[in-house]
Order: sequence, then structure tokens, then C-alpha cells
Amino acid sequence: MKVLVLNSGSSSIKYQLFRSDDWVAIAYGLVARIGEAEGELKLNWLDGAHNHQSRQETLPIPTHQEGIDHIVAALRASGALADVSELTAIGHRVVHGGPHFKHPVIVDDCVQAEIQSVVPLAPLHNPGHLAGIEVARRLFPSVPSVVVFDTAFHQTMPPAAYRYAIPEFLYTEHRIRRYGFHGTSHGYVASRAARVLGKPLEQCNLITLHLGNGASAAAIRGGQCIDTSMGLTPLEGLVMGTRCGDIDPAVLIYLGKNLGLDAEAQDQLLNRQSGLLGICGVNDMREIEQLAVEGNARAELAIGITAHRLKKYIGAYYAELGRVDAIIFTGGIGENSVGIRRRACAGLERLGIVLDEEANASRESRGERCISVADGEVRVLVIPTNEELEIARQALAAVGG
Ligand SMILES: Nc1ncnc2c1ncn2[C@@H]1O[C@H](COP(=O)(O)OP(=O)(O)O)[C@@H](O)[C@H]1O
Ligand SMILES: CC(=O)OP(=O)(O)O
Ligand SMILES: [Mg+2]
Repeated sequence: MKVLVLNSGSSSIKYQLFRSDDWVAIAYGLVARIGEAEGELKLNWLDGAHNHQSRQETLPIPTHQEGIDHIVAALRASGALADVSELTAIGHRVVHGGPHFKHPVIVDDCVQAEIQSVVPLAPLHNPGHLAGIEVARRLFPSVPSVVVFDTAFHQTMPPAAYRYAIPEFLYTEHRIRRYGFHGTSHGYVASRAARVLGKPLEQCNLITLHLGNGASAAAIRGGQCIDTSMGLTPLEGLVMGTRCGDIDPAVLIYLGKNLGLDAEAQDQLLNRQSGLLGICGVNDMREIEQLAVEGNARAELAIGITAHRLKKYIGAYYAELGRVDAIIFTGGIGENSVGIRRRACAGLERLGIVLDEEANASRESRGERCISVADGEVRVLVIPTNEELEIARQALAAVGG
């Protein structure tokens, strides 16, 4: 049997198809630029002889419905999915689950309404997820759709970590609190780290750093999340591709009073025009690192602010945990950027965090690896994340597989 995972965004749908007996990804790809004049369909799959094949097409994809239609047609044509009846479940990534969801759930109208109700709290993410869920339920009524929430892993945080120091009614009546995101990734890399460390997850104290386009840190004690850097929305915390992360909230008051920016304009400014893009005009870390090598001062500053913020969170979470077994880097930047890892860990020797420069810089291994010195008190690990695999497993478990 097979499990299809959809990570449906506002204008794109990433997908992966897993065989559930051995969890091999037999196909994966992307539908991009939904609603634009020229859309894009990408499919990679394993053929009958286990050779990798790929196909790419440019075509108009006006809606999410057509996007999912194209995905299913391409999966069928490739032979990866002979028939929809082979699907045991469809797993959907949902960034914001609000205050109630602690576990994955099979979608029904109530669940969909609850996800809809928190759209204002994840404006970049939840609307696209809902579009994907609606279409999947309509097109495949016989296959259960399971939602796996980014927020679920963080539900173990204590009130001291998740409450903000603002009037109580904002929490009780308006659900304003820290939720945290990327939980599927933090949870996945934490369990992989426990295997590398050779002890049960329940005995591991970890700091996990998910550094992709969105970026967040989590403090994990005994396998459970006790704090995380993202807040009510995925805007708080670390510096991101286009999001500012932590700032003085009075910046918003200033923007409103002195620049006349309304809420919509403030949202655009801090969610889409800030972060790396705002500092140096580019939001892709690989390009920024190249620009910095060429002497671009704004690119160098963008890297400097990013690493400074990371170090601050490592220190804060070290203090919260008291004892740390490992720091884990993951996500596109965490897995690939030698420089960000080096700068985030520099000067932390007194905390027992000492990188092995050669291991950190080695491009030989792309997989799970240790990049700290052999006798380091705190292990520093690079662990590639696999949110889709984790979603597929959790979706199968939710349908009783
Ligand atoms: N070799 C590399 N060196 C530095 N940064 C990289 C490298 N490869 C990817 N990245 C960065 O990773 C980020 C994207 O991370 P990713 O986890 O793929 O994002 P998403 O959150 O969209 O899944 C981009 O900033 C990209 O530049
Ligand atoms: C929650 C979040 O920021 O997700 P992403 O990194 O996919 O944007
Ligand atoms: Mg990602």
C-alpha cells in the first residue's frame, strides 16, 4: 500500500509518494506557479528496474484542483501509482493547528473548520493547505486525508514558555500564545539524533535548529519540546528568508504612527520583505554567501545578523536545558551552510560546543553526521530533515495502519 503526502502552499504543491512497507519514496515532485500564466509540473520516480526517472512540463495550472489532477495523472502515467485504490491515506502538512490539536487527525468538516479558523495566524501557509485538503477530499472521497500539524510537537511546552507577558484576556479570549512551528521536522531530527547518540529519546536533551526558508529553534528535554523560537505565527525568532524574526514590537507602533502603515502593509513588510531579503536584497543563503565572498557588505551583514541570532538562541536554550547532549542543524541552510554552522557555534567552547573544522567543512557526506570534536561534551550533528516521511508515517498510524 502507499501513502501520498501533500505540502500544499499558496501557489505550489510539493508531494511525495511512499511505499508503506519499506518507506521508500517511489515518486516525488512539485507543482509550482499555480494561477500564473505558466505553471510547472515536476515528477521524479523510480521505475520498475529501480532507476531514477524524471520529467518536467510547463503548462497552465489555474487552480489547486488542476494541480492535484496533474499530480495524480503524472503518478499514474509513470506507473508509480497504478490506481488511487492503492492509497491507504493522504497526509497533509498543516502549519498551524491552533490550540487544540496535539496529534494528527483524519480530516472531517469540523477539523477543516478549525484549520480555517486559524488562517489569520498563519497567513502564508494555512490557506494553501486548506485548498489542498478540500481538493483531496473531493477527488478521493474513499481515501482518508490526515492532517499533520507543525504545531503539534510543541504542545508539551510549559505555560512559562508559551505565554506572553500581555493581558490575560488576550490568551483566554483570543488564543494569543506561542504555538511554535516546524514541529514535524524538530521531532523527526530529534528521534534520529537519539539513534546517533545511542540512547533513548526520553533521555536526550537537544537543541534543534531547523534553518530553511522559514527557520526555528527548539529546546527539547527528555525528548519533549520545552521551548521554541516561533510564536503566535511563524514570524517570531530567527532571521529567515523574508521574515524578520525577533524585533521590538514597538517597531509596529512606530510604523503605524509615523509611516502610516496599516496592518496589511505591516504584514507584508515583516513577513515578505524583511529577513535576509530586507537586509541585503536576496533571500537565498547560497547566493548571499557567494556575494559575501565577493565582498558585498550587505550580504556579509545578513550572514552576521543570522549567525548572531542563532548563537543567542543556542545560549538561551542551553540555559533552559542545563545539560545538552547535542545541537542539531537541519533544513537547507542547516544541512549545507558550513559558514553559518561555524559562526553560530564560534566562541562556545566554554559550553562544551567545539566544532571539528574539517568535519564541518567536508562535502563528502550529505547524510547524518557528527561535526564536533571527538571529545566534545556537546555533540553537534547535521541531520537532514524529512518532514514528508514523518508525515507519511504519522498519517498511516492515524488511519490504524
Ligand atoms: N549549499 C548551500 N549552501 C548554503 N545554503 C544553502 C545551500 N543549499 C541550500 N541552501 C539554502 O537553504 C534555504 C532553503 O532551505 P529549504 O529547507 O530547502 O527551504 P524550505 O523551507 O522552502 O523547505 C535557502 O536559503 C538556500 O539558499
Ligand atoms: C512554518 C514555516 O515557516 O514553514 P516554512 O519553513 O515551510 O515556510
Ligand atoms: Mg522545508
